[in-house]
Amino acid sequence: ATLPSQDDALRGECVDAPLARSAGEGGPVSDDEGERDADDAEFEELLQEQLPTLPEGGHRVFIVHPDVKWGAKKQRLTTGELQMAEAVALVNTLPNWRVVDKIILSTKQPDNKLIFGKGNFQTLTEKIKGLPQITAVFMNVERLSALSEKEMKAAWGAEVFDRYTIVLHIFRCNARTKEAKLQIALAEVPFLRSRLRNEFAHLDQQGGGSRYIMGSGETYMEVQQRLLKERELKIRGALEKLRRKRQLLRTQRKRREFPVISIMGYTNCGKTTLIKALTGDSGLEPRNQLFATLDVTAHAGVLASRMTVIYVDTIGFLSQLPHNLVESFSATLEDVAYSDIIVHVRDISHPETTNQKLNVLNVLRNLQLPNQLLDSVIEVHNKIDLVDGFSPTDPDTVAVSALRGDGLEELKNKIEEAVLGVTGNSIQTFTVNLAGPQLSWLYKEATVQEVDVLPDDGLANVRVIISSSAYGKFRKLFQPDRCYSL
Ligand SMILES: Nc1nc2c(ncn2[C@@H]2O[C@H](COP(=O)(O)OP(=O)(O)OP(=O)(O)O)[C@@H](O)[C@H]2O)c(=O)[nH]1
Ligand SMILES: [Mg+2]
Repeated sequence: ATLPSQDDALRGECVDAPLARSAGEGGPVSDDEGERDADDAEFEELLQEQLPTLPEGGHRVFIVHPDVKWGAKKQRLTTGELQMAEAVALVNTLPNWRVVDKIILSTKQPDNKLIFGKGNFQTLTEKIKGLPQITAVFMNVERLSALSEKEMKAAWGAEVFDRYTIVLHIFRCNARTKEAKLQIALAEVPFLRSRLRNEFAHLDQQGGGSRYIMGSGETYMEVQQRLLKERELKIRGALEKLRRKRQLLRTQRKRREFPVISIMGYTNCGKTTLIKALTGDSGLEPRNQLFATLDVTAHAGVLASRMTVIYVDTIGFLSQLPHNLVESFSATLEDVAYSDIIVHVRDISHPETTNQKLNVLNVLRNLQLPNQLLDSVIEVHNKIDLVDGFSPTDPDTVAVSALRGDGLEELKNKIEEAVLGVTGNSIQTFTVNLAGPQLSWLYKEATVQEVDVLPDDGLANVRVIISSSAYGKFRKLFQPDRCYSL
């Protein structure tokens, strides 16, 4: 019998996930065109390894949010209720998962094996036991140790998930391209490793785990650990290959000289919707889900002066995103360093909008982007249609509704101004004699946007995007009698 591939498993679990689309005409300028090459066999082999699967019918979940009131782990600037709301949203993102009940419980010892003191843990156990329909408990902490998970599972008779495993499941459901799938496979390695440790502890109680496998000189545990290490190296190797391919695409894009604008922001703030509105790319699928977008995709759009720009859609951020996931996904954000401008989209209707902004700025700082790029950030306040009587407060930001289309022209103008600023280009209109060499010179040295032939005299108004040095040369060479800038 053949093992189900991860793809089969994904199709089974993620009932509402649309099938991966092909990048056809009008589609995204994708970094992963889905073309088959010699590496495909290798990728498929890696992704076919059997991974822990989710039950097809989903889970009925009880959410526990440990509220830390004192000490270093106390959450500032937010409340238990808001963090609980995010935990609920995370669970609801998973197809067929349902929140049955939830509780915010305070703890003074979040580092305890059982997260809570004896009394509160007892209360929690009684509560869970009183709800027999529950199949899983989501403990809203970044990462539970293998031992904690094991003891909680035994106490409650249900599966136990932490933020890491929940986010990992969501990522698995939403991954479309090879690169995203490989990144998830990589993020799963620590998970498999801790599962192995658990298994080993269990085997060892029966005296099995440390026995040598006949003739191999390796114990069962050593063999498993070696296989996992080999798997990790293979995944890293495959990702490196894809990265090199991406670098190639990047240089090709550079040669075409389209300015690149990275659209970034907290998950579900409306990045994909905004790009769809700015480009009219109908292939884009915004969804009311956390982490709907896992792949970096590029989409061409046109600004007011007919300048073509490339918008890059990126993975959304989440506060306290588990470390391993950050590490495996930061590669997808590498390209941001090569963009000309960053647009930071904020869901201004969200109760946590201020915290979300701080979180995004924090991640941006940690990505070690060039200072010039960090200074270029354009802040967009999205979803203004959801805020009653919205009135813009900050003149440096642009207020839009990506869904209704409000404010998009203003945003495009701001992007254009910023692009011209950082690239040192300007838009100029020259009146040239069509019989002379100017027009072909401009075609060679600048980007011609429009040629407007005047009715008489064989003249034309030519609008170009031109670098300051080319502009200087043009004036010197041809000394146009009339030229004006926009
Ligand atoms: N009312 C309203 N809803 C919006 C607006 N912009 C986006 N949305 C909704 O917000 C949800 C998330 O939108 P997406 O564009 O998928 O958000 P995203 O930032 O790409 O999310 P991730 O890819 O998951 O990080 C969708 O249900 C959109 O319809 C807006 O201006 N107004
Ligand atoms: Mg998106």
